[in-house]
Amino acid sequence: MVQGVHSSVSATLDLAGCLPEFEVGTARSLWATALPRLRSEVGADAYRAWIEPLRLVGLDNASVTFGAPNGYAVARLTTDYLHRLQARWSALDPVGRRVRLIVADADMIHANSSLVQEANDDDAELGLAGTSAEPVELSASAKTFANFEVGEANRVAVAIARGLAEGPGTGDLVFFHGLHGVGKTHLLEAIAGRLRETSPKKRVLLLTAQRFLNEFQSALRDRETGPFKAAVRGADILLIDDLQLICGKSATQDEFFQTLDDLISRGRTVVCTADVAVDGLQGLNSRMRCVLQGGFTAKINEPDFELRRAIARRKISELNARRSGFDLSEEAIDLIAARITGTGRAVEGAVKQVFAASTLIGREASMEVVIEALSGNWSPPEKSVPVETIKRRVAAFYDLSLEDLVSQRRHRAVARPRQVAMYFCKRLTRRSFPDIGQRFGGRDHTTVMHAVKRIEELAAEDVAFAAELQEIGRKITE
Ligand SMILES: Nc1ncnc2c1ncn2[C@@H]1O[C@H](COP(=O)(O)OP(=O)(O)OP(=O)(O)O)[C@@H](O)[C@H]1O
Repeated sequence: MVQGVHSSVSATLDLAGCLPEFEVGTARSLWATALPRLRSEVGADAYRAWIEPLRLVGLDNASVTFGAPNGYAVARLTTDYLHRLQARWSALDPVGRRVRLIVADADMIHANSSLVQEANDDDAELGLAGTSAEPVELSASAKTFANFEVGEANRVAVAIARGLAEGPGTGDLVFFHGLHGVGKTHLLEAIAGRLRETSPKKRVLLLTAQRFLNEFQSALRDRETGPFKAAVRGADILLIDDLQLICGKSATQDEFFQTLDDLISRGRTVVCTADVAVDGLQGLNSRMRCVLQGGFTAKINEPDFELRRAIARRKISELNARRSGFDLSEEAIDLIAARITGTGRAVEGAVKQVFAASTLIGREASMEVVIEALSGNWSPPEKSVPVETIKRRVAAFYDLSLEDLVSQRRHRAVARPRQVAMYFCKRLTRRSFPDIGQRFGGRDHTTVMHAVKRIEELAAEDVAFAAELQEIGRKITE
C-alpha cells in the first residue's frame, strides 16, 4: 500500500539482523542534523509549511517513517520534496534507509497545534507513533480541490469552499450539509490543504466532531480542560466534520458553542459539516441552532449522471496511478454512472470493486468484468415494479398506446416517453440494460443507457420536467 510513497533512491538490501545499533534517539538527532540543510534547500516558507511539521514515527531495518498531518501534505511532500528528504537522509544514515511518509493522524491537520505536538512528543518514545497511523494510498487519498469533481450538485458548496481556502473572511461561519458520502470531508480537507499552501502561517485545525467530543471529555475527566481549549481556540480556521455527532451531548455542545463564539468574535473562521440541514439536527440546543442558522449554508446534493461519470473517471485515474494499465471504456463508465445512483462514495466503491475484480483475475476490466463486478452492487430499487406496469402507466400519462411506446418510431412525441419509461425501468426494477432494451422493441443496451442519462439531464435542467417525472413516478408506484 505504501509503495506509492517510496523514493526510488532506496536501499533495497535485506539488512535484517546485520544492522549496527541504530536507536530511535540516533534517528531523531540525525533528522535534527538534516533539517537546517533542508531548510536552506527548500526555502523558509516551504520548510515551515511542509517539512517542519513532519514527525519521526517509525524506524526499522529498511525504512524510516515520517508522519505528516494529512494526506494532502503527504502528496505534496512526495511530489516536491521526497527526493530531497531521501537525499539528506541517505547522506547521514549509514545503511541508507528508505524514507516513507504516512499520515500520522488523519483527524488533526495542523501540526503546530498543541494537541498534535503533545501527541507526537509522547509517541516518539515508541519509535512507532500513534497506533492510528495509517499508511497513505497516495493519489487515492489526498483530498484536494484538484481531485474534487464539480457539478450542479455541489457547485455552490465548492465555490464557498474555494473562497475560504483562497482567503477566509473574518468571523465567517459556514455550514455544509448533505448525505453521507457526497464529499463533505473531501471538501474540508481540500480547504485545509489549500490553506497550508496559501497561508502557511495560519493555524488550521480539522477535527471530526467525534474527536472534539473525545478530547473534550477526556480533558474533563482529567479536570484539565485548559490545554484542550487553548488548542482549539488557538485555531485561525476551525473545521469540524460530522457535527451531528455532538448533538445531544449537552456539555460538549456548550463547549463547542463557546469555542465557536470565541473564534468568531475574534474574526476567526469556523466551517462545519453535518449529514442533515440545521433544522434536521436532532438534539441540537437552541443557541447552537440559532448561531448555525446565521452562517452561510450550502447543501451538497447527490451527484447527477454527469457528475457520477466525472467522479468515476477521477477514481479510475487515481487507481491507475496504483496499477498502471487499469482503465475503463466510456461504455463501462456510463454503465457505472447509470447504475450506481447514490453518492460519490458509492461511485468510488463501484470503481474499486471493478478494480479489485480485474486485479484478482489478472485481466483487463472489460465490460463483462464490470457487469460481473457490479452485479452485487446495484442500488436496490425503492420498490420493485413490473416492467409492464411501468410501460402502461407511462403510456397512459402521455396518452400513447403500448405499441407506440415499444415501436421503432423516433418522433419526439413517442421517443421521449419511451426514454422516460426506460428510465423508470432502470430506477424501479433490477433489470439489466440489455434486458430493458429487449423489452422495448429489442433495442440495444446503449440506447437504454443513453435514455437514462438524457432523462436525468433534462430533470436537472428543467424544473417542470422534474416535476412531471415525479408525478409519473408517483402514478407508477401508487
Ligand atoms: N465530487 C466528488 N469528486 C471526487 N470525489 C468525490 C466526490 N464526492 C465524493 N467523493 C469521494 O467519495 C468519498 C466519500 O467522500 P467524503 O468522505 O468526503 O463524504 P462525506 O460527505 O464526508 O461522508 P460522511 O458524511 O460519511 O463523512 C471520498 O473518497 C471522496 O473523495
